[in-house]
Amino acid sequence: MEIATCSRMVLCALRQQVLRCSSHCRTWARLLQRQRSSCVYSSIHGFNQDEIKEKLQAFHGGSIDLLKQDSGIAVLTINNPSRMNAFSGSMMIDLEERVSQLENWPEGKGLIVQGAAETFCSGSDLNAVRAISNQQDGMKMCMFMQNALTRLLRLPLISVALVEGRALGGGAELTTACDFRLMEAGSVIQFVHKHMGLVPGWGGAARLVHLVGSQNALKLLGGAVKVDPELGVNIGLVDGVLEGHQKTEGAAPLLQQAENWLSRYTKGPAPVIQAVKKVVLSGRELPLSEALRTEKDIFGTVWGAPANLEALASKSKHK
Ligand SMILES: CCC(=O)SCCNC(=O)CCNC(=O)[C@H](O)C(C)(C)COP(=O)(O)OP(=O)(O)OC[C@H]1O[C@@H](n2cnc3c(N)ncnc32)[C@H](O)[C@@H]1OP(=O)(O)O
Repeated sequence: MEIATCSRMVLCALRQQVLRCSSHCRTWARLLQRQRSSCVYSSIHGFNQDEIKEKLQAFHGGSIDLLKQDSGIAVLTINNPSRMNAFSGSMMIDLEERVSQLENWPEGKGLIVQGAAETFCSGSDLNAVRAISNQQDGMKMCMFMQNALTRLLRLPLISVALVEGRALGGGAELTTACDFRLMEAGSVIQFVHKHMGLVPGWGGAARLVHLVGSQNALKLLGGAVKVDPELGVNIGLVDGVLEGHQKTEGAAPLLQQAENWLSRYTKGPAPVIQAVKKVVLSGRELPLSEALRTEKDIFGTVWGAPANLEALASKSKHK
């Protein structure tokens, strides 16, 4: 082969390699951008994620487990039963990683957040809280958890917190980072922060005001009120009450009941369900003009897409 031909082939291969790399880089940049835009704090707010991760890692125990199912419904389990599912530092890191996995799940439609061993979550691990009770570390942990829970709420999945037993302190805050809350009969959600000389810091107060209004939020936080399912439904915090399967003979396991409840909203193709969540999210979070423009963009992703064309071809009637 001539030297000129050979060098042309090498150059061509190199160019293709560069193009492949830059396309990868663009994809990564888009992913990073998407992840960053879901966060509340970044380096411009003096937040250094790696630094706080290193601190949190020292307080280990328990795990956050993720099960992605073929149905498109994932189950996220807060798993630290010997401490009533309190959040250790390593579990906070786990949570952030599981949220990243869910952000990159094109087939996903729904998410159930539950606690292990028949209780939801007793908030942050008091041993870790004592060890990082200085102001600086407290602020960093607060920013880390606000980022993780904001990203959880902004997932393009319809999410539900399945509350069994107790959801206390940070556990109560976690329930507000889901789209819906289901409570087992006999369970309790309680913002106990005031009793700990605290206020919510994982974004739970801001989300609670959106969910139940400022009057009710003030009552729940100011009185550290024990919210049972009846009160939860009355004030609009809770979307459904499930039968305790251990107390009610013949009742389905709680997780099954929660999946059945959620499935009415996750029926259909993933891109459509994700688009539904995104338009609601933009309406919830953005000023009207911006929400309208975002809605137009999201509409553009489903208009003329396979599910839309299939529905048009089938001449469906909505009786
Ligand atoms: C973001 C701000 C926050 O989240 S501040 C944290 C707010 N949470 C709390 O203060 C919860 C304190 N814990 C309690 O009130 C009780 O332990 C509750 C959850 C009601 C359970 O009571 P009870 O059924 O009698 O069990 P118990 O007290 O014997 O607990 C079993 C073991 O679990 C532990 N545990 C419980 N909660 C936490 C926690 N948040 N952090 C660390 N450990 C916790 C208990 O200490 C107890 O452990 P052990 O068996 O004594 O070794």
